[in-house]
Amino acid sequence: MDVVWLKRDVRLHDHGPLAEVAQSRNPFVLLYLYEPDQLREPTVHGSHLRFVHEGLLDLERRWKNECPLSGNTLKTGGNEQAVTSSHATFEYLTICHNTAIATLEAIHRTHPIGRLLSHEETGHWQSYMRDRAVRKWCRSNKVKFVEFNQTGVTRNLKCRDDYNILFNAFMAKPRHPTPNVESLQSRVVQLRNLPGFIGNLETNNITQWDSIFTEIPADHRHDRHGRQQFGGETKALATMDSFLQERGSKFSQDISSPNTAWNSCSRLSPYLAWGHISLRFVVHSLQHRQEALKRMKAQGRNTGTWLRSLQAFSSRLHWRSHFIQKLESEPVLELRDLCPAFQHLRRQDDDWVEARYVAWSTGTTGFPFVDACMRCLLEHGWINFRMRAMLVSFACYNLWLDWKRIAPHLARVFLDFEPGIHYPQLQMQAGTTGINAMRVYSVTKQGKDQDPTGKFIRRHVLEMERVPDQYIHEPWKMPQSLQEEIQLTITSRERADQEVSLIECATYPEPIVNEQESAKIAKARMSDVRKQESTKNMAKEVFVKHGSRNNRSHVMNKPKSGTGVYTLGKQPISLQDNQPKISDVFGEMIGDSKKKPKQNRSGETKRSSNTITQESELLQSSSTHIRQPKKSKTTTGTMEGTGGNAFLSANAISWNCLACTFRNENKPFALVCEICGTNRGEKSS
Ligand SMILES: Cc1cc2nc3c(=O)[nH]c(=O)nc-3n(C[C@H](O)[C@H](O)[C@H](O)COP(=O)(O)OP(=O)(O)OC[C@H]3O[C@@H](n4cnc5c(N)ncnc54)[C@H](O)[C@@H]3O)c2cc1C
Repeated sequence: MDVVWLKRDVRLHDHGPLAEVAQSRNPFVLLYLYEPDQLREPTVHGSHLRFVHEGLLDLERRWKNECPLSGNTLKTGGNEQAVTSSHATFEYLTICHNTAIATLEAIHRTHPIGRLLSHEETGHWQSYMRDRAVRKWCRSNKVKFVEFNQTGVTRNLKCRDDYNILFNAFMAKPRHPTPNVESLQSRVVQLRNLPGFIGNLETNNITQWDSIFTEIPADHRHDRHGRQQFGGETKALATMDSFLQERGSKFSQDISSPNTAWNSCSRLSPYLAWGHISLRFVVHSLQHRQEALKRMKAQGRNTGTWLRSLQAFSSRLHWRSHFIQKLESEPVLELRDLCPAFQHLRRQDDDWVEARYVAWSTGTTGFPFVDACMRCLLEHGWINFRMRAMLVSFACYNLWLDWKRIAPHLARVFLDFEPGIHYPQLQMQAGTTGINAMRVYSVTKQGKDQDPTGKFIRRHVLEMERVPDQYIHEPWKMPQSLQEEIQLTITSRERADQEVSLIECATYPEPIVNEQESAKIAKARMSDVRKQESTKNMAKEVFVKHGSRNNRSHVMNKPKSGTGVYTLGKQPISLQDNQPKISDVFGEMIGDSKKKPKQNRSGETKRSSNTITQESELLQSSSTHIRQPKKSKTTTGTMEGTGGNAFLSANAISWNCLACTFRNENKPFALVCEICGTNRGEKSS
C-alpha cells in the first residue's frame, strides 16, 4: 500500500504524490497528521491550525466531488457554501493526532507500506529533525520514501550559482496532472483504527479540538477574528484569479502602504505557505496573464499599469524560493546568525528588556504607526512586507531585541508563517546576514510616508481617533491643552501600564525609546562589527553560500587603471602581496572557459554569457586537474576573459592556508581558513 503524507500541500492540483498514486494501481491512504512534536513549537498559533483545518475540509469535499476540479482545468468559483461551512465528516482523508513515526509504525503493522509519498518540506528545525527520523525509519523498514519538489528549491544544492537555472527549469516543467478523484475514490483507504484518529472536526467547536489544542499554550489557542478566510484550495484559486484579473493592476505602486496593500497585494501568502495552491501553478497562471496582456498591448489596447505590476509580482514569487533555498541549504539559520560575527550582539545580559518586548508585541510602544501595524497583525494575521520589515527593524535596532527571541511571536501573528522566508527575512532585517545593507527604518517617517493622514493608525489604534492629523504620528508632541480638549492623555509608561486597556482608553503611552538616539546607538554598535575585516571575510562566505546572483554584486572586477584594487561588486577586495594573483593561477582555465560551449551539467541548456554558473561548472568538471597554462590573450595575468567571474571560480579550487598550511578542500569557496580562521592568502602575524 502507498501512503500519501500530506503536509504543506493540502490540494489536488499540481500535486506530485497524488499524480503518482493516480498512475499506479495500489490502494493508498491520504494521511494528514497533527503531530504533537511539531505542534509544541512556539511558532504555532490557533489561527494556523484553523486555516489548515479549513484546507483539509476543502480537500475532503473535493474528494467527495462537492467542489469539482475537472482534468487539468481548475474551476475556481467552487461551492462557496461548501467552503464556508466548518464541519465535515472525513471519509477519504485519514487524519490523526500522533507523531509521524508512531503513525507509520501503526500503519505498517496492519497494512505494510510499499511507498511513502510526500513533498519535500523546508520547515523549521523540528520538522527537519522529524524528516530525518522518518527517512531513517523508512530505510530500516524497507519502505520507499519518495519526495517531490513543489517550490523549485533544490535539496542538497551543491553550489548557489546553480540555483537560478534549477529554479527556472523546475518552473518550466509542466504541472503534475490533477487526478480524477472519481477514478481514485475506490482505492483510497481510510484507516479509522489508527491511534489518535480524528473522524470529524468542527473549527468552531473548541471542545472537539481539545486533544490537538492542548499541545499549544492556552494563550495561543484563539483564532484571529479578522484573519483571511477561508483556508483551502477553492479560496486559494479564487484569490489568485481576483488578483490576476482585477486587484493586481496597481500592485507595484500600492505595495508599500498598508492602506493600499490590503487589496492590491495578491494575499496569496497563507495559501502558498500551507500549500493550498502550488507556486508553479501561480507562476504559470501569471505567465498566461502576462502573455494575454502583451497581446492586448500589441493590438494597441490600453493595459495601464498591469504589465509593470505583474512583473513586480513575478519577482516576488522568485524571491520566495530564493529565500527558502537559504533555510534549505542551512537549516541552522533558524537558530544562529548567518554571519557569526554578529552572534554576540543583542545577547548580552541586559540587552533583553522584557518591558520593551511586551510593548512591541502588544502594540503599545507609544509610536502610533508601529502599534497600528502590530495590532493589525494581532487582529488579522497579515500585513504588507514593508511594515513587517519596519516592525523587525524597530524591535532589533531601536529596542535592541534579539531577532531569535522575537521570531516566535511574529511567526504566530503571521497567518502565512513560512519558515524558509521567515528566518532569512528576520535576519536580513536585523542586519545579521553580513551581506545586506543595514536597514534601520525611521518609524515616524514611515508613518508619514505610508499613512499621511493617519487612516491606518486610527483604524487600529482606537485611542488615536480624535488626534488631529498634525499630531497623529507624534502624539507626545500634543500640547496639554489639546490633550485635555480631545480627552486623551499621553501618559508615562508606568502610569500607562496601570491604566491603559489595549483596545479603548483615554490614555496612550509616551514613546518607549527616543527614536533617533536609540537608532544612532544601534547603528554604531552594528557598524563596529560590520567594519571589522574578519566580519567582511565571513560575509563573503555567506555570500558565496546564499547570496543572490541576480545582480552583479558577486562579480569580481579587475582593478581600475592605476588603483590596483580588485572589487567584488562595489566592495574593494584586498589581495595581499603574498597572495597569488587569481589570474596567475586560473588565467589559463578562465581563458579556456571562454571557448567552452555554454551548457549545463547535462549539456542541455545554453546559458547567457557571464554567469558564474558556467565557470563553476567548468571547475567542477575539471576539479581534479588544472590544465597547464597556454599562451593566449586571456592568460596575461589580467582578469581579461573571465567574464568578471573569476573570483568565485578561483575559489572553487582547494587552497593551502599560508598561516597554518591546512589544505582547505571541504570549503573551496571559503575566504578564511577552516582551521585557523586566517584570511585566505594571509600569513600568520
Ligand atoms: C520579517 C519578515 C518576515 C516574513 N515572513 C514571512 C512568512 O513567514 N511567510 C511569507 O509568506 N512571507 C513572509 N514575509 C514576506 C512578505 O512580507 C510576505 O510574503 C507578503 O507580505 C505576503 O503578502 P502577499 O501574499 O500579498 O504578497 P505579494 O506581495 O502579493 O507577493 C506574492 C508572494 O511572493 C512571496 N513574497 C513576497 N514578498 C516576499 C519577500 N520579501 N520575500 C520572500 N517572498 C516574498 C510570498 O510568497 C507572497 O505570497 C516576511 C517578510 C519579513 C520582512
